[in-house]
Amino acid sequence: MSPDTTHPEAAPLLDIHEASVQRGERLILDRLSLRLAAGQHTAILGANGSGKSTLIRLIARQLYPLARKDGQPTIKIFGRDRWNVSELRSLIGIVSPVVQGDYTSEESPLEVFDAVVSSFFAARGLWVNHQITEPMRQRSLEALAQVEASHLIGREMASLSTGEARRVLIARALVHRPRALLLDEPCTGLDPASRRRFLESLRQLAKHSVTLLLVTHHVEEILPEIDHVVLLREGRLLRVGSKASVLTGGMLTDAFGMQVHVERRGEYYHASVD
Ligand SMILES: Nc1ncnc2c1ncn2[C@@H]1O[C@H](COP(=O)(O)OP(=O)(O)OP(=O)(O)O)[C@@H](O)[C@H]1O
Repeated sequence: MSPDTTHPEAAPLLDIHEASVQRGERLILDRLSLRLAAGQHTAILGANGSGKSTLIRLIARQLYPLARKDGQPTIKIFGRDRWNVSELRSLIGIVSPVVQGDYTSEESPLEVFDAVVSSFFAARGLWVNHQITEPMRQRSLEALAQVEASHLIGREMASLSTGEARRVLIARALVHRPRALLLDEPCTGLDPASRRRFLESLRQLAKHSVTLLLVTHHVEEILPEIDHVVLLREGRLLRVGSKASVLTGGMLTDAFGMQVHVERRGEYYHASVD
């Protein structure tokens, strides 16, 4: 445990101070500083290669930043710089295409309810030593209902559509009642109607106690409930601020390196290129 004893309820969700990440010879995150308040729904937006996945891996403790010269911690989550990974997972649920690929693999079949309830054991699926209690069973059923995936119980993960499997994995993350959900490209592989339905169900989550961190390169996926946008370019922070201040043609043109036009359509924003 870190000497920092800030109470997690009061501390920012994320506090990154001058994080640099190097892979091989390349600096792929360059002294990035970012502070997100607890409860602040946020979209992290940037072009391919801008550093979004690297940032997620940093938050998920799958990558470590270069040590700072002053020896101070570079990244604090809910006020702490040291976390046991499974404890962290119960506070921030992470759903990404990589996680989805693992859970839908045909080589290792997994039934939907087992995929969700096994989250209590930080395992992929159930083993003989896992004793499911009634509260675990109830919570798993509730989480599946929350993402409208109860009807999928009994199906193999590998047989689900992309959108169905993603809902199940969100339910798996929700069983712990996490304070935040980090969703990496959550609409990948969804057709326009499925995407809209999926976004609407994310809105329900955003309205009910889970802070959303949505990582995307599509402006159209930024939910009305998200009003804070982090714009990345080439491993650096280009801009952070309200949706109205960041989602402008000028800003996105800078971020994507091509003329981008932005317009508001109802509660969503829409971007197009020439
Ligand atoms: N293991 C690695 N070795 C060298 N370079 C890497 C490595 N991983 C990522 N990079 C580089 O770091 C940069 C940022 O990559 P990252 O995957 O974080 O971007 P991204 O914004 O998530 O991109 P995308 O939208 O395409 O998923 C890219 O230029 C990428 O080529």
